[in-house]
Amino acid sequence: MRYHVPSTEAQHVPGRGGPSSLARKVLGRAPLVPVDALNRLSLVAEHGESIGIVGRNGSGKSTLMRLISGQSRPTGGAVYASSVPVMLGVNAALVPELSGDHNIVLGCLAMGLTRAEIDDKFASIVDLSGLEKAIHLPMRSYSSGMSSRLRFAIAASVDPEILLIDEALNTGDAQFRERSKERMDELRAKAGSVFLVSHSLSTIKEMCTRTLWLDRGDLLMDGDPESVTQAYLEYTRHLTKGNNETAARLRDEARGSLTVTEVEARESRRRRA
Ligand SMILES: Nc1ncnc2c1ncn2[C@@H]1O[C@H](COP(=O)(O)OP(=O)(O)OP(=O)(O)O)[C@@H](O)[C@H]1O
Repeated sequence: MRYHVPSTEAQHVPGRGGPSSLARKVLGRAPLVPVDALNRLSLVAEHGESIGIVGRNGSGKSTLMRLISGQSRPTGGAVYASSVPVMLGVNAALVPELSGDHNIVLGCLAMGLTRAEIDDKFASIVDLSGLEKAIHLPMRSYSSGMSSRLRFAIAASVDPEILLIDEALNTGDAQFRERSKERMDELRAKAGSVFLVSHSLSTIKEMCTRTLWLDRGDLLMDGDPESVTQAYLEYTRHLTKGNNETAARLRDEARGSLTVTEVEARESRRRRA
């Protein structure tokens, strides 16, 4: 996955020319440079799996989530899903001035639920959010953890077959983590798949059945949460200590032992008459 972003550094580098580069020069805008957020990777997520994604800042975790959810289109390749993946992030639809309960209705409508379905699920959403009386207060008065809980409760109410969660659970307290874990277990039990991006390795170990480690856009490891988080932790510890050679060796070892799953699009067997 490659983004193109304006770079002030590149302003001094001679460009490749062309009309768009000339136009940018005339308009005084910085030239665009490519950023490779995610390199070629291929994987299959099975029903019932809860897949954690770990990696340093800028390693491509959110980009992978945006690709799976359809918010971004891959530069090359494709994402195949058995149903529409739902990203936990009804954020855009929520209004800070409205109370939590009104935002539940708004968020659920934005996700395509009918009024009858919302009425049906309303109590369980309030319950999962754990907001109790605060549900009647405007969302702008919530702490970031309270807002995250409400967002999680709304998003998790649609029973999506494929649920994507980006860091949302980290702000919750211990009680909420317990509740959200229960809900994620329920989703998995309903044969759903969950993708969870988190910097909290304990959250990943608690909630996931499988873990991916991304680094600088490369998939380095894909395996059980215990061994993947352990390897990632060791790698970051060496980096922090400035043992760059050891860190690089660990990175190479991890990448070298990765079993790559090749996914190929099936050719249509239909023939034209
Ligand atoms: N919308 C965007 N436009 C341009 N570049 C982007 C965009 N989003 C991400 N990038 C770049 O892609 C790379 C991967 O970013 P991404 O947000 O996927 O990382 P991440 O692993 O989720 O990081 P973090 O842990 O900090 O959230 C980074 O180099 C980032 O600068």
